[in-house]
Amino acid sequence: MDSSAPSVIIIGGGPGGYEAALTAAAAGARVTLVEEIGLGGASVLTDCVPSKALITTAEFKARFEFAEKMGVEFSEDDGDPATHEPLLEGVEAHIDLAGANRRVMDLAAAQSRDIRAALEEEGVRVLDGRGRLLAKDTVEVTAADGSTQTVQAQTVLLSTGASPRVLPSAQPDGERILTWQQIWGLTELPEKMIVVGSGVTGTEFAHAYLGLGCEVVLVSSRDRVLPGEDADAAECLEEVFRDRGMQVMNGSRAESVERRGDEVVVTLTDGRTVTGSHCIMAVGSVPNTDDLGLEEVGVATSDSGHILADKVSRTSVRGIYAAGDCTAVMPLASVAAMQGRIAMSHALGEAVQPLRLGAVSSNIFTDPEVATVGVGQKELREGAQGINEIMLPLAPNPRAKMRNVHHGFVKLFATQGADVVVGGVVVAPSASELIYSIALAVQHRLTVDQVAQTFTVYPSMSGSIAEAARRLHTRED
Ligand SMILES: Cc1cc2nc3c(=O)[nH]c(=O)nc-3n(C[C@H](O)[C@H](O)[C@H](O)COP(=O)(O)OP(=O)(O)OC[C@H]3O[C@@H](n4cnc5c(N)ncnc54)[C@H](O)[C@@H]3O)c2cc1C
Ligand SMILES: NC(=O)c1ccc[n+]([C@@H]2O[C@H](COP(=O)([O-])OP(=O)(O)OC[C@H]3O[C@@H](n4cnc5c(N)ncnc54)[C@H](O)[C@@H]3O)[C@@H](O)[C@H]2O)c1
Repeated sequence: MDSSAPSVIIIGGGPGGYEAALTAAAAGARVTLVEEIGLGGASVLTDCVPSKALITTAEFKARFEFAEKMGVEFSEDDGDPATHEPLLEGVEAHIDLAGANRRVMDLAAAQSRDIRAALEEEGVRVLDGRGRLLAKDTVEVTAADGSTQTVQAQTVLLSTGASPRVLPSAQPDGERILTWQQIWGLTELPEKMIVVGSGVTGTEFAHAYLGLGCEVVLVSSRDRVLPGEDADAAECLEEVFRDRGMQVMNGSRAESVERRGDEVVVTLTDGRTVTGSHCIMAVGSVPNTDDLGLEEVGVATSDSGHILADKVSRTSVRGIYAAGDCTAVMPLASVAAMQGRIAMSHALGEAVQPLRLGAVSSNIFTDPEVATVGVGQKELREGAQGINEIMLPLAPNPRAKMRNVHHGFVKLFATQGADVVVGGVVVAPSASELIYSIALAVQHRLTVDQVAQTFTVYPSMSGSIAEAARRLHTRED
């Protein structure tokens, strides 16, 4: 490695950190990455990847239970179709949670190994340990055995992520009162899971455990689930949850959670109590910015402890950048990765496009999924003017009928006059895939006509996106 090449040190090996490391190494920099728990970060090891893998198991189970209604029978093949005895009539599938969690953790570990291999192939030096700023260009790394070393670099990237918020009156015990990072060791399916918090995290885990076969109570402090999301999408999901037997308790703030033998008792602020066998606390996150040396070096943070970073990921200290959940920008793996790449391009003098949050797409992995991109109800509520909106239910879509989809819709937002697509919501199975066509339209400022005139497959769910665009064009308002 050329010793005159620019040097970079990155603290934190989640999507923000490892994507930055790959970008910087590809640009010819000498890169050191310091990571404490494992490459891939919380995203790969405990949060994003494991939660989606567990949800996939729950959804797989649902398919077996639904098979009969779709006309599928399972039988022993004795060669004579007339005498086949259905084996699984009225079947109920059961979950081996130990096996499911093992698969999830194996998958996460494999992805972490892949990331290490990719980094090493690019020549990134990985140091296992905890990093702390000693000066604007110096990081002290403490290994698990307590030994320390210092590393100097011209550029520093902080990408230390965030951790589950813990309420003082609801201390996780790791057995029955759990943060979402502690559930992966469960070996038996909880009888009754109480999920506290109905943001995206709580909603996804409530969906997952309901699908796995638990009784689920979702304790939501707000007047509906997913308070930050499209209200129609949240209402649709809440209806589906209730239809499937979930108890959704809106307007219910947890005051405390305590363990009583084999039970957990959640006491609400109005005095009511909810009893279950287990409880997941999903009441938000706090940035991992304590004890990073920020104050000593002068890196500015918000009152919540998030590092203040601009659209090219610069902090208040020249040469120090920040990316991901430790900043106050959208807490998504995709955004963390983009912030990390932008930081490195900026630091190394490459062409750089500032972060554009208007075209970020995201998805809530429930059934149906809820995917959004760009301008939405929130922006309209906050006073965005001159936007037309259309909502098209999916039920009449022929592909939806075949797939037995009764819930869900497509929503498009476009500017009045110019008819440029600026946002969309899809509530449907595989909405995470369907949203990409709307994201392309938003990113490249396509008009509703351009979307409407693009061929879609017949029959397909994406036909509803083109149809929504067609109808949005012909609206008078
Ligand atoms: C349950 C859940 C599900 C999610 N699902 C999705 C999803 O489906 N899609 C999506 O886009 N986003 C999802 N997110 C959000 C996503 O996980 C985060 O936005 C993403 O992890 C942020 O990446 P990051 O690199 O900032 O931090 P992290 O992934 O948290 O990585 C930070 C790393 O830094 C390390 N670290 C911290 N301090 C130090 C230190 N001093 N020295 C060395 N190492 C340190 C940590 O050990 C950690 O490994 C989900 C979040 C949760 C909680
Ligand atoms: N699929 C995904 O992409 C995905 C999944 C999970 C998280 N995330 C990211 O993480 C972000 C944060 O989501 P989150 O759900 O972890 O946190 P959040 O802060 O958005 O939600 C926490 C919820 O808990 C509620 N709450 C707080 N205290 C409570 C109490 N005592 N009793 C009952 N409810 C209480 C809050 O009102 C809030 O609605 C999301 O906005 C998203 O960007 C993404």
